[in-house]
Amino acid sequence: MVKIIMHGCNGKMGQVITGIVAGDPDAEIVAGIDVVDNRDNGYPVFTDIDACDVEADVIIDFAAAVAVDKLLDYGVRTQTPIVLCTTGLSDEQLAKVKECSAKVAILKSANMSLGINTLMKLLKDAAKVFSPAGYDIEIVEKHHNQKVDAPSGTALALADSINEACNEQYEYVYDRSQVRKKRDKKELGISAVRGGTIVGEHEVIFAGIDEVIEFKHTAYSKSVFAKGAVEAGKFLKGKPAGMYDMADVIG
Ligand SMILES: NC(=O)c1ccc[n+]([C@@H]2O[C@H](COP(=O)([O-])OP(=O)(O)OC[C@H]3O[C@@H](n4cnc5c(N)ncnc54)[C@H](O)[C@@H]3O)[C@@H](O)[C@H]2O)c1
Ligand SMILES: O=C(O)C1=N[C@H](C(=O)O)CCC1
Repeated sequence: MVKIIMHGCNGKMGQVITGIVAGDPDAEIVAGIDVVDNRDNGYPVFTDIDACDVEADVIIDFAAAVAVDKLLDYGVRTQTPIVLCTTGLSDEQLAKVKECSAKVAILKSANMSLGINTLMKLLKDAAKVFSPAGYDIEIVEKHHNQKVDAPSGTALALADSINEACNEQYEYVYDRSQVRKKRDKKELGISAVRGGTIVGEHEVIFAGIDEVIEFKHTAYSKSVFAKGAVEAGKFLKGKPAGMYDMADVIG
């Protein structure tokens, strides 16, 4: 049995996870944290994380970047491992995540789905073939109109996978509107689309002369992220300080 504190419990992801855990005999949400306290979840909700006095094995986080600094401090102070799923963190926050992982276990992943985490591995192999052959690489992501960060954390993580396999030779380009010159070979373009209720789409395009290879992942519901986050929580219970990712969970 893993005891969970759900950070961002009254948001979209927090509510999907609340539903999934309710049907899981091996997991229990013992407390929630959210600045909005507008529903009965069947567990206590704290509007300030520092007021939470409930002990847990792990914190699952789907909240907002602005909440991450206090979350990290809480995890270190109470020695509670953190599954960190919020995206759009600043460079300073990413540095703080690394620093805190020396003191408590942190599993950070911009996308908890099996599909995206498998795609990251496949892209490394593809990039090693298509990059030396001179193919241009572009990523297009699409999400719902409530998303605040752009590009998505997943698009950046996919780009990082490719760049790592290619000796970090690519520079990410997010906007070509002010540039009047041809595309450089060392650019990796990342474009974001926002609209309606799109759960999450990511396309990675390798465009060569007279042929195009596309990898596409579509999430049809938020459950794919929620299930992965609960599995990550079970994995992280009792783990020593350090940085972990979904590859550690999936194997
Ligand atoms: N890693 C993944 O697989 C994955 C999947 C989906 C979403 N996300 C990310 O998770 C985050 C949340 O997504 P969502 O769709 O549930 O958003 P949401 O806006 O529906 O929910 C966020 C919740 O966090 C709460 N919150 C905001 N500030 C807070 C604070 N200071 N302290 C405590 N709670 C606070 C809000 O009140 C809200 O209830 C986003 O960053 C999103 O990109 C990651
Ligand atoms: O709905 C969101 O917001 C999502 N955010 C993550 C990201 O930024 O990559 C994962 C997909 C859904």
